[in-house]
Amino acid sequence: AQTIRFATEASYPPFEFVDSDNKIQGFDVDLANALCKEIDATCTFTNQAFDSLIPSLKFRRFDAVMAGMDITPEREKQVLFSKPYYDNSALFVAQKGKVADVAALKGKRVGVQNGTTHQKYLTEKHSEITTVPYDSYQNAILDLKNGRIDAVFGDTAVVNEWLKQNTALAPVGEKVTDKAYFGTGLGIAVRMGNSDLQTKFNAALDKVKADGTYKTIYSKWFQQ
Ligand SMILES: NC(=[NH2+])NCCC[C@H](N)C(=O)O
Repeated sequence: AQTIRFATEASYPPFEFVDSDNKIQGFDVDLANALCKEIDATCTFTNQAFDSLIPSLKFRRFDAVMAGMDITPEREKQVLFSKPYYDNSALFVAQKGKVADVAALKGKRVGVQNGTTHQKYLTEKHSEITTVPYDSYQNAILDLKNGRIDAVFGDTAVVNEWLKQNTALAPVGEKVTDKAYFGTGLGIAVRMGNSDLQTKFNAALDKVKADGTYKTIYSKWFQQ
């Protein structure tokens, strides 16, 4: 059977995280494994920095990237994406009672992960906010709890996970869904020209959506 080498950045639960046995887990991993079963492939997962995922894919160190990655026009110039497998939006989170709304973030420091759509959106659309780049969202949340930054901006499902783990945090404002920045959903990236693998992923996605597998995996990782 074919081997498909996936790369991800595993500090992003519930999409991907490293569990206490040092295994990469999460919605993306479960879905990837279901797709690989359909394709009859063996799949491996490697954890590395988010902003190095697309360069490594182009460099042929991996075959696919699945990392809660938004399908954006800018990335589509560099890689091929599967059809969307998850509808996405973004949300600010701060210490409870500290930030009333997004307007109140003017002049404040907001943490984002390097290379993300959140970073691009903040720097381009909110120049009144100081964007603080992090290698991982875990470190951004630590700094938020310590008061070194005022808010963090991430994917809604991930923010919801942080809220579950940290009762001292609260969401700020409404969900952000600007398609120009956050694209059309999350996708699996493959190399430009690898339409063979893209087609396989798309067919497998149709299959797991039709037979209920997708729904089972979805309910396991996301609160309804
Ligand atoms: N595994 C991760 N750290 N993913 C971060 C993804 C952030 C955002 N959805 C993007 O596509 O840029």
